[in-house]
Formats: sequence, C-alpha cells, structure tokens
Amino acid sequence: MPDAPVILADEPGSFAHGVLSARHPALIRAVRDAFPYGPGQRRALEELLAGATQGVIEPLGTEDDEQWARWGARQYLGRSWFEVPFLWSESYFYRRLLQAVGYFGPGGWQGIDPFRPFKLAELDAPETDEELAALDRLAERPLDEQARALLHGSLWGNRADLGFRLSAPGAPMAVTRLVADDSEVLWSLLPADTLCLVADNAGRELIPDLLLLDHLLRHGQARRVLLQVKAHPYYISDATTADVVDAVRRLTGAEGAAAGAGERLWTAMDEGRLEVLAHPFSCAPLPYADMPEDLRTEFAAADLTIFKGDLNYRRLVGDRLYPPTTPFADVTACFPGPVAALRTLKSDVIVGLDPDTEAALVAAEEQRWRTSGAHALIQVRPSRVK
Ligand SMILES: O=P(O)(O)OC[C@@]1(O)O[C@H](CO)[C@@H](O)[C@@H]1O
Repeated sequence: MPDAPVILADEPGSFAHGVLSARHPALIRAVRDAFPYGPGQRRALEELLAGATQGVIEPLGTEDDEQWARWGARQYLGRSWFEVPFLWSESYFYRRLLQAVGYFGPGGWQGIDPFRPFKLAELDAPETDEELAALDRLAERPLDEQARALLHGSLWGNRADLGFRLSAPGAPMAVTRLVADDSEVLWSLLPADTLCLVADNAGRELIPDLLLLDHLLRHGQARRVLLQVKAHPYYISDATTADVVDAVRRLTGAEGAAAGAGERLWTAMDEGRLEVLAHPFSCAPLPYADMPEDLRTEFAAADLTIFKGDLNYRRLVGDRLYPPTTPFADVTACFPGPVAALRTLKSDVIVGLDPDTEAALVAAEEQRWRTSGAHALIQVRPSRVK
C-alpha cells in the first residue's frame, strides 16, 4: 500500500493534468480581472501563466526558498510542473500566485487576499440567506435530528469550493447516498473534551462548519474546539482567520437562529472555547504523515480531529492511487489521534470503499464518480495510535 503510485499530472486527460493545464490558467485570469493590479503584478501573473503551463519549476528567489527546500523543492526545481507530485505542484502554484500579486510584500499589496472578492460573493449570495433561514425551522426539531442535519450540512457544504467550480461549472448538485458512512462511529466519540476541526473552504462551507461547532459546544458535545485554518490564502476558497471573522460576522448580522449561533460563536471565541489556529504546515505541499512534531502533539491531544474536504483528505491519506477498498484505518495509521474525514469526492484519491460500492459506482459512471463532486463520504478511525 505505501507503494501505491503517487499522483502526478503528466497524463493528458487525467484530472490532475486538467487542473494544471486548465484550472490554474483560468484562476490566474480570474484574479487578474478581479483587481486593479499594477503593471508589475500583471507582468508577474503573465509570467506565471506561461511558466506554470509550459515552463519548469523555478525558485522563489526569497528567504522562503529555505522552507520550500525542507518541503522537497530541491528535487523538483528545474522540472516540468506536470512531472512532480500533483500535491506538490499545486501547492507551489498557490505560493507563486500570491508572490505574483505581492501578497508577501513588502509594499502596499502585502496581505491582500487575491481570492477575497470570490469568497465575499459567496457569503453575500442569496443561497446563503436561504440556508441561514432554514435554521429557524431546524431549531424546532429534536436535538439529535438537528445534530445529524448540521453534520450533513457541513459535509455537503464541501461542494462550495470555488476551485472545483472553475473547472466544473455545471457539476451535478444532486445529493446522493454516501459512498461510506461511519457517522455512527463519529457520534460515539462524543462528547469530547477537545475537538479539532481542520477547516476547508470559507463562505458556504465554513458557515455550516461553524453552525455544527456551535451546536456541539452549546449542547455539551465538545468542551473546547480548535479550528485549524490556512496560514495564507490557498486553493482559492480555503478558509483563513480573516474568513472565519467574516463568517461569524455574517452570522451575527443575520436574523433568527443564525444570529443566535453567531453571538454564541463570538462569545466562545472570546472565552477561548473556540480557538482559531493557522499552522504553517496547513499550506505545506506534503501529506500529514510528514507533519512537524508540534502539530502532531496538538492532534494527539485532541479527542477527535475532523478533516474537512478534498484537499485535506488527500493530505490525510496520502495523494496516491490506492485500490479503493484499502482500509481507511491503514492509510491513517500515522495520525496520532481519533480521526474523521468529511469530504465530497473531487479528485482521484479514494480509500475505504466496500467492494460492492466500488463496483456499483464503476458500473454506473466508470471513473467519473471520483471527481464529479456528486458523491460524499464520512470515514472515521476511532482508535488512538499508541
Ligand atoms: O479541498 P476541497 O476544497 O474540497 O477541494 C479542492 C479541489 O477542488 O482542489 C483540488 C484540485 O485542485 C482537489 O483536491 C479538489 O478538486
């Protein structure tokens, strides 16, 4: 199983190749058109557009090259973006994009999130109002029904991923049966003293994540929550601390039950019961098997860690082409504490399916089910690594 092939992007027609050859250029153009950037930034974006599709991987030329060398850059510099691990080249692409727009400074554009206009549009969308209004009706239901609905809201919220929508604008939005559902195991791990949630997208994914966390805190299912977000803008819509603040403010500014949740989340942050963390490894181009010791210690101390979304799943289990029936517990064996994944399927990696489920998916869709975003899973490994 450790010898399952690492995913590269060198095969035309593959999902990974499509991300590098089509999604990344579309993203550069979208960012370029969303800001009144100056000539230097525009030139840097044009250079990245050409370099990331036809050129080779080049050093950053900043002190961050040392960090990237520790993350494996030396073996990839000078090679085509398509020939190195997909997880690595994608991550480096986001680092280069931020550099092109001046995010890391110095200068007036330092810290300006190039994806913010897209994230804010999500928060302001009428669909967000509808989802928040639905909370008033949910509040009348029994508590366990509320919990299950909020878990599914958080899970399916993972389709609100702007990168995915760049390359699959008409993707099916129908809710299908889960391809794996360990939700009963997940509930059996609660109440937890410390619950860690490794967040994925801002906006319409983060809002239901926060609503789930509010429910768990409010009803004694978690005494304390650590919310791990990205250290800088990443994979377009991934949540940073600024996005958490925007989402909580969106809730406090709403009406009815949503506003109540927003107030409670605000207070929980005030009191340290909900803590936002942004470890530098959150944006590393590596699987969690390679996480640094301080982060491992933090996860080891949590009673349960929930990984949201596709990218976090790839990093949790390893970005490899496993046989789909490979046990989830095997590929997460190096994770120190009880761990769960809530994810819609938007890339080739998949483990933990039973043979019948895999066969039915292949019979109905060939391999399209892996990347269409129409399927989802809840997988849990309840045991702690000794
Ligand atoms: O992590 P998320 O937001 O659920 O999905 C991230 C994603 O859209 O981007 C990657 C490809 O660029 C894939 O992991 C997946 O398709």
